[in-house]
Amino acid sequence: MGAEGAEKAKEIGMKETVIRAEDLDLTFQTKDGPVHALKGVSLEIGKGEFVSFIGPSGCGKTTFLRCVAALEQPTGGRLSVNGMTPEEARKSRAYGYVFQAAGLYPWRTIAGNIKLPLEIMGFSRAEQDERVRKVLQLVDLEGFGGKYPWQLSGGMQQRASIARALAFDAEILLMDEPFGALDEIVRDHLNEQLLALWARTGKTIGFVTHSIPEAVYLSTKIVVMSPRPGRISDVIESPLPAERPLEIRDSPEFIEVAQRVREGLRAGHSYDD
Ligand SMILES: Nc1ncnc2c1ncn2[C@@H]1O[C@H](COP(=O)(O)OP(=O)(O)OP(=O)(O)O)[C@@H](O)[C@H]1O
Repeated sequence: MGAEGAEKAKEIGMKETVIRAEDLDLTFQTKDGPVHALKGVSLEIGKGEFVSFIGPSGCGKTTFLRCVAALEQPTGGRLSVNGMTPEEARKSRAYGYVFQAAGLYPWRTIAGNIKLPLEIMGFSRAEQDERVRKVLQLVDLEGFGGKYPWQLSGGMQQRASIARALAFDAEILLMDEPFGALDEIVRDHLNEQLLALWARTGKTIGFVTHSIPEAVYLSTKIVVMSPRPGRISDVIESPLPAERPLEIRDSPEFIEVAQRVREGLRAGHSYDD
């Protein structure tokens, strides 16, 4: 959407589309034959939405995120990010990416890890320091910049990796199962913190998870996917309020959405293979 279109969208209360996929296909050619990772995936993600992707292993969640990040090339359909091709969006630093494992360099301090992309992008020393300070504050890790990754717990390392993705202030944050390896208590805490961070920054977030409660708790929109080939089986607009204490998980509205996700997963799953 151009500047004029964006203005008009704002006027009539519409969300500006940030990610648009139309009939997206991706087939990997492997030595065992083709693997249809994505088939006919169409989806719109508006500015400031928190969109979770949930589905069984191998349904193409990561592949979709990687297409948005221009790390994979779709074999069919159209995909735009901020009105550009994914490749152009990557060059304009439209997104930060948080991987399943924190992926911090052990020989660099936390601040050093966060600075790495900033160094590559050529930010001045002073600007790097200022950004590190700001993002460490955003993820509640003030005072830990001088520590090495091994001196931090798993949850703190994952927060540091979120800080690194936030450091160049991209409008979109792509997160691939960032809390999958953490225990439930830590995960609950990080979910709360992530929601607070999202509310504070207004970022658009694409978030891959295997957990129904996590998807329902975090999202404004839940995309349920099914495997072989990877398709969207349901898109749920969350009726939950923006303000979400953890106890909301016991509310009838929450349970109802979780139930619909579960049904979507069941409907899309073939138990024969
Ligand atoms: N580079 C690749 N070459 C060949 N096949 C691939 C490649 N990347 C992914 N696949 C296949 O594409 C399908 C989708 O994979 P993807 O990693 O996107 O699934 P996922 O839903 O993210 O799974 P998980 O929940 O286990 O992370 C799988 O069958 C996977 O084996």
